[in-house]
Amino acid sequence: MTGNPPAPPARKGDDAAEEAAPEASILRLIVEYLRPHRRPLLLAIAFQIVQTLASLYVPTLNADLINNGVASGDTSYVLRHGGFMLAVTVVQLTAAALGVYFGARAAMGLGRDLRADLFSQVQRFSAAEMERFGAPSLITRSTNDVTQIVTMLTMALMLFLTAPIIAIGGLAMALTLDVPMTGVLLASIPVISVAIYFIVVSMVPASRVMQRCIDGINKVMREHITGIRVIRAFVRDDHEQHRFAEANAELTDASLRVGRVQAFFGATAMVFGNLTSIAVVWIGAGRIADGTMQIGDLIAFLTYAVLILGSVMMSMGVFMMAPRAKVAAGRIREVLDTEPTIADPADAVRDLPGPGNLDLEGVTFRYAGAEEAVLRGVDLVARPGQTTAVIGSTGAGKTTLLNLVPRLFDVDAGTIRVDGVDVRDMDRALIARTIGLVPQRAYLFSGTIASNLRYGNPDADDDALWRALTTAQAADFVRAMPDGLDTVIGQGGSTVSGGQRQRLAIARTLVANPRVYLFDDSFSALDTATDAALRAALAVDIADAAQVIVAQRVSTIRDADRIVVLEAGRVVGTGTHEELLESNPVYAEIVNSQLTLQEAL
Ligand SMILES: Nc1ncnc2c1ncn2[C@@H]1O[C@H](COP(=O)(O)OP(=O)(O)OP(=O)(O)O)[C@@H](O)[C@H]1O
Repeated sequence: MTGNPPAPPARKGDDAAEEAAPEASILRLIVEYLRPHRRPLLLAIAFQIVQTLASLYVPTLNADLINNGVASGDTSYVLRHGGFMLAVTVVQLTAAALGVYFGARAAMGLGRDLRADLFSQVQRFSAAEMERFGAPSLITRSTNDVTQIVTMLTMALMLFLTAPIIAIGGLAMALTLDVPMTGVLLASIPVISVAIYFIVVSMVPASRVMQRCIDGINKVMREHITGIRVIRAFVRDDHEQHRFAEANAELTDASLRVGRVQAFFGATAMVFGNLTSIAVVWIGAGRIADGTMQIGDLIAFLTYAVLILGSVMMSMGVFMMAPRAKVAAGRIREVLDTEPTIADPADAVRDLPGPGNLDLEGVTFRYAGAEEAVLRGVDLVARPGQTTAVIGSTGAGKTTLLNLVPRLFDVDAGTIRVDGVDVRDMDRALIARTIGLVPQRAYLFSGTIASNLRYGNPDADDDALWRALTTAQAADFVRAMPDGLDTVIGQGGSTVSGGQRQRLAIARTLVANPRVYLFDDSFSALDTATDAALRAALAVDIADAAQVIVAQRVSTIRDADRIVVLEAGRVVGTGTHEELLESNPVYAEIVNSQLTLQEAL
């Protein structure tokens, strides 16, 4: 039950991930996702058939009107026949509008379901999958790629029945009017089809490049927006502008390449279409002159020619979109088919009877794609009512160690147990209830302070929020805010200071009331006095919980019940401040670098 699924392939940059995107059958994806939208789909098809049959009928009616009414000056025939023709046209237009409406409903429904499934799937992803795809690509796949498929489907629904009916029905009608002239029409269709084929063949690789370029633009844009302050501070606007211009130019080039192919072969098809019309008029004019054809029939024939060639060209539009949609389908399938490396076990433990004893034994972990393990055989215990501190130089593996506890990643070897139960056997909801991780970089969501504080416990009342804020030393500044708990904060907590954000993140975890608290350098942005006050308040407020504190400052952890010294992924000492100071040179060096001798003793 605790076996690890195979590690996902390493992320070698977006390009490599993109090249690896599998080809997916767009048809299978569409069939699967259109199933729940059968009703609008069938209505769309029915209305399209009605409108197509009506559009095939109108030219014949028109020919009769000209031959029997206009040519002979029979006004009453013109009025009677014209009225009927008008009624058929109204039916045609109404059916066309309804066909487009229901087709769009089915396609939009498919788009909505695809986006929803992508969203749910990404929510199941562990940190490893998030790193593999990258946020910009996941955003493009959920928006742009879905739009590609919806747009193509909307067009295809309009054409996939109408085009063949018009082509076959139109040719049959044309044959009844004039056989040799229909031959001219038939001859031009293969030429146009060859042009379409070249467009489609050249579009597949170009589409892949285009989607990757859009990912690239999103990536630069996202970094630019999130890192705007750093960019300003280092006056790197020009550099960023240059990066964006490069990504933008790459997309423009790719789009132009696609555009050139489309323009060349599209124009070729158009030329042949027009040459066909000219040939028809040429031959038809001769026939009218020698009296073997009526003028109404020529006009009807021309209308059929335009209808047939128009439907072939419109189909070309769908064919041109198909390669991009195919690439998009592949990218979407890749996300949907990715099994999260961390999933709930089948018979997960849903409740823990114990008080929150945390035991890490022989924990070893290597990041996917990395050569060396960042943690090797780490042991750590945290007990209710006690504080366990982890200290070590930067890059020692402290954050990684804490992230393993709530299963942001899974250990490669060793075990992590809470009250004797392996975290890999626990239900995710139980993990969330039991373990409260306050990350190094606290993230707040757009909304109010209250909505953020209630994130892990939606039922908490205002008193609970204020209690948590008081413990987290955040009550004063929240009270001073214009709307108190209802003060709106920007996405990512952009409208509060770093220290305020850290304290709000601590308060959010306190509101969730877990049994084990993991503070990952969560006091680093606080001044020493606030840091001390916060820890004193925590000692009273969460006296029964187990606390693990990662800190850089010795003053933050010197009173801990147990201090674990981590060095290059290994535990090099465990004990109290006094014990370690005496016996552990690594710890003594860290202490000496921060405290005066007197403070240390
Ligand atoms: N997502 C990742 N993929 C690959 N390597 C990573 C990843 N995150 C961290 N590392 C590497 O793992 C090692 C340990 O990183 P970690 O963040 O756990 O250290 P830390 O002790 O918390 O450092 P600090 O005190 O600076 O926060 C580092 O060498 C880092 O480069």
